[in-house]
Amino acid sequence: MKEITTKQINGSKKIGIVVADFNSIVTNALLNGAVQKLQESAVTSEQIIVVHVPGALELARVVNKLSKSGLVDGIIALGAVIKGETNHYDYVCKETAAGLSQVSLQGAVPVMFGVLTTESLAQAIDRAGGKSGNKGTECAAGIVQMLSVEAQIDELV
Ligand SMILES: Nc1c(NC[C@H](O)[C@H](O)[C@H](O)CO)[nH]c(=O)[nH]c1=O
Ligand SMILES: CC(=O)[C@@H](O)COP(=O)(O)O
Repeated sequence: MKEITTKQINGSKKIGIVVADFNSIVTNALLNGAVQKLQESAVTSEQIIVVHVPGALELARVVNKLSKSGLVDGIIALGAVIKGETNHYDYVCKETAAGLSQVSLQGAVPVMFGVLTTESLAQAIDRAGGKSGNKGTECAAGIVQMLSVEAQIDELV
Protein backbone atom coordinates (compact mmCIF):
# COMPACT_ATOMS: atom_id res chain seq x y z
CA MET A 1 0.00 0.00 0.00
CA LYS A 2 1.39 3.47 -0.88
CA GLU A 3 0.32 6.26 1.44
CA ILE A 4 0.71 9.88 0.34
CA THR A 5 0.75 12.31 3.23
CA THR A 6 2.21 15.55 4.45
CA LYS A 7 5.86 16.46 4.13
CA GLN A 8 7.38 19.91 4.32
CA ILE A 9 7.02 21.90 1.08
CA ASN A 10 10.15 22.99 -0.77
CA GLY A 11 11.49 26.52 -0.52
CA SER A 12 10.49 27.46 -4.06
CA LYS A 13 6.76 27.21 -3.45
CA LYS A 14 4.80 30.44 -3.10
CA ILE A 15 1.61 30.78 -1.04
CA GLY A 16 -0.99 33.50 -1.55
CA ILE A 17 -3.23 34.66 1.25
CA VAL A 18 -6.26 36.68 0.09
CA VAL A 19 -7.96 38.32 3.07
CA ALA A 20 -11.21 40.29 3.26
CA ASP A 21 -10.96 43.54 5.23
CA PHE A 22 -14.65 43.48 6.26
CA ASN A 23 -14.70 42.59 10.01
CA SER A 24 -10.94 43.19 10.05
CA ILE A 25 -10.76 42.73 13.84
CA VAL A 26 -11.48 39.06 13.04
CA THR A 27 -9.79 38.66 9.66
CA ASN A 28 -6.52 40.16 10.90
CA ALA A 29 -6.46 37.47 13.61
CA LEU A 30 -7.09 34.81 10.96
CA LEU A 31 -4.24 36.25 8.88
CA ASN A 32 -1.87 36.26 11.83
CA GLY A 33 -2.75 32.65 12.62
CA ALA A 34 -2.14 31.60 9.03
CA VAL A 35 1.21 33.36 8.71
CA GLN A 36 2.43 32.05 12.07
CA LYS A 37 1.52 28.47 11.14
CA LEU A 38 3.20 28.76 7.74
CA GLN A 39 6.38 30.05 9.38
CA GLU A 40 6.23 27.15 11.87
CA SER A 41 6.09 24.90 8.77
CA ALA A 42 9.39 26.38 7.48
CA VAL A 43 7.67 28.68 4.96
CA THR A 44 9.60 31.96 4.80
CA SER A 45 8.04 35.41 4.47
CA GLU A 46 9.52 35.63 0.97
CA GLN A 47 7.30 32.69 -0.03
CA ILE A 48 4.10 34.42 1.12
CA ILE A 49 2.04 36.99 -0.83
CA VAL A 50 -0.80 38.72 1.07
CA VAL A 51 -3.62 40.43 -0.88
CA HIS A 52 -6.43 42.43 0.75
CA VAL A 53 -9.93 42.75 -0.72
CA PRO A 54 -12.96 44.72 0.56
CA GLY A 55 -15.19 41.83 1.60
CA ALA A 56 -15.87 38.12 1.31
CA LEU A 57 -17.75 38.53 -1.97
CA GLU A 58 -14.57 39.88 -3.60
CA LEU A 59 -12.46 36.90 -2.51
CA ALA A 60 -13.35 34.58 -5.38
CA ARG A 61 -12.50 37.06 -8.14
CA VAL A 62 -9.08 37.93 -6.73
CA VAL A 63 -8.31 34.32 -5.74
CA ASN A 64 -9.14 33.34 -9.34
CA LYS A 65 -6.88 36.10 -10.72
CA LEU A 66 -4.04 35.06 -8.39
CA SER A 67 -4.55 31.38 -9.25
CA LYS A 68 -4.18 32.10 -12.98
CA SER A 69 -1.25 34.50 -12.50
CA GLY A 70 1.40 31.83 -11.96
CA LEU A 71 2.67 33.82 -8.98
CA VAL A 72 1.60 31.24 -6.38
CA ASP A 73 1.34 27.48 -5.91
CA GLY A 74 -1.48 27.55 -3.38
CA ILE A 75 -3.94 30.03 -1.89
CA ILE A 76 -5.62 30.61 1.46
CA ALA A 77 -8.84 32.67 1.34
CA LEU A 78 -9.74 34.36 4.63
CA GLY A 79 -12.92 36.21 5.60
CA ALA A 80 -15.51 36.65 8.32
CA VAL A 81 -19.19 36.82 7.39
CA ILE A 82 -21.28 37.71 10.44
CA LYS A 83 -25.08 37.63 10.39
CA GLY A 84 -26.91 40.95 10.61
CA GLU A 85 -30.60 41.85 10.68
CA THR A 86 -31.47 40.74 7.15
CA ASN A 87 -30.92 37.74 4.91
CA HIS A 88 -28.01 39.45 3.16
CA TYR A 89 -25.78 37.13 5.19
CA ASP A 90 -27.22 34.10 3.40
CA TYR A 91 -26.32 35.47 -0.02
CA VAL A 92 -22.83 36.53 0.99
CA CYS A 93 -22.10 33.11 2.50
CA LYS A 94 -23.58 31.13 -0.38
CA GLU A 95 -21.97 33.07 -3.20
CA THR A 96 -18.59 33.30 -1.47
CA ALA A 97 -18.45 29.56 -0.82
CA ALA A 98 -19.64 28.73 -4.33
CA GLY A 99 -17.14 31.05 -5.97
CA LEU A 100 -14.15 29.83 -3.99
CA SER A 101 -15.11 26.19 -4.45
CA GLN A 102 -15.29 26.72 -8.22
CA VAL A 103 -11.86 28.37 -8.32
CA SER A 104 -10.31 25.58 -6.26
CA LEU A 105 -11.80 22.77 -8.35
CA GLN A 106 -11.31 24.38 -11.77
CA GLY A 107 -8.32 26.62 -11.12
CA ALA A 108 -4.60 26.03 -11.34
CA VAL A 109 -3.81 25.80 -7.62
CA PRO A 110 -5.49 24.50 -4.45
CA VAL A 111 -7.55 26.99 -2.44
CA MET A 112 -8.25 26.68 1.28
CA PHE A 113 -11.65 28.00 2.45
CA GLY A 114 -10.91 30.09 5.52
CA VAL A 115 -14.12 32.13 5.59
CA LEU A 116 -15.94 32.17 8.92
CA THR A 117 -19.72 32.27 8.65
CA THR A 118 -21.10 32.98 12.11
CA GLU A 119 -24.22 34.12 13.91
CA SER A 120 -22.31 36.65 16.01
CA LEU A 121 -19.03 38.52 16.43
CA ALA A 122 -18.35 36.46 19.55
CA GLN A 123 -18.55 33.22 17.58
CA ALA A 124 -16.16 34.66 14.99
CA ILE A 125 -13.66 35.78 17.62
CA ASP A 126 -13.78 32.31 19.18
CA ARG A 127 -12.71 30.87 15.79
CA ALA A 128 -9.99 33.44 15.12
CA GLY A 129 -7.65 32.54 17.93
CA GLY A 130 -10.17 32.02 20.73
CA LYS A 131 -11.52 28.93 22.48
CA SER A 132 -12.53 27.29 19.19
CA GLY A 133 -9.16 27.65 17.54
CA ASN A 134 -8.05 29.66 14.53
CA LYS A 135 -9.43 28.93 11.06
CA GLY A 136 -6.44 30.69 9.55
CA THR A 137 -4.08 28.31 11.33
CA GLU A 138 -6.12 25.33 10.11
CA CYS A 139 -5.98 26.58 6.53
CA ALA A 140 -2.23 27.11 6.68
CA ALA A 141 -1.70 23.52 7.82
CA GLY A 142 -4.08 22.44 5.08
CA ILE A 143 -2.32 24.26 2.23
CA VAL A 144 1.02 22.77 3.29
CA GLN A 145 -0.57 19.30 3.16
CA MET A 146 -2.24 19.98 -0.19
CA LEU A 147 0.97 21.25 -1.82
CA SER A 148 2.90 18.31 -0.44
CA VAL A 149 0.50 15.59 -1.50
CA GLU A 150 -0.13 17.13 -4.95
CA ALA A 151 3.62 17.30 -5.57
CA GLN A 152 3.98 13.65 -4.55
CA ILE A 153 1.16 12.65 -6.92
CA ASP A 154 2.86 14.59 -9.75
CA GLU A 155 6.06 12.63 -9.07
CA LEU A 156 4.14 9.35 -9.57
CA VAL A 157 2.72 10.39 -12.93
N1 LIG B 1 -21.62 41.66 5.65
C1 LIG B 1 -20.37 41.21 5.31
C2 LIG B 1 -19.79 41.49 4.10
N2 LIG B 1 -20.46 42.24 3.17
C3 LIG B 1 -19.77 42.88 2.07
C4 LIG B 1 -19.59 41.96 0.87
O1 LIG B 1 -18.64 40.94 1.12
C5 LIG B 1 -19.09 42.78 -0.32
O2 LIG B 1 -17.84 43.36 -0.01
C6 LIG B 1 -20.08 43.87 -0.70
O3 LIG B 1 -21.36 43.31 -0.88
C7 LIG B 1 -19.64 44.61 -1.97
O4 LIG B 1 -19.57 43.71 -3.04
N3 LIG B 1 -18.55 41.03 3.79
C8 LIG B 1 -17.85 40.26 4.70
O5 LIG B 1 -16.71 39.85 4.42
N4 LIG B 1 -18.41 39.97 5.91
C9 LIG B 1 -19.65 40.42 6.25
O6 LIG B 1 -20.13 40.14 7.38
C1 LIG C 1 -23.38 39.49 6.31
C2 LIG C 1 -23.86 40.85 6.01
O1 LIG C 1 -23.94 41.26 4.87
C3 LIG C 1 -24.39 41.65 7.15
O2 LIG C 1 -23.30 42.34 7.76
C4 LIG C 1 -25.42 42.66 6.68
O3 LIG C 1 -26.05 43.15 7.83
P1 LIG C 1 -27.62 43.47 7.73
O4 LIG C 1 -28.30 42.14 7.38
O5 LIG C 1 -28.01 43.95 9.11
O6 LIG C 1 -27.81 44.51 6.66
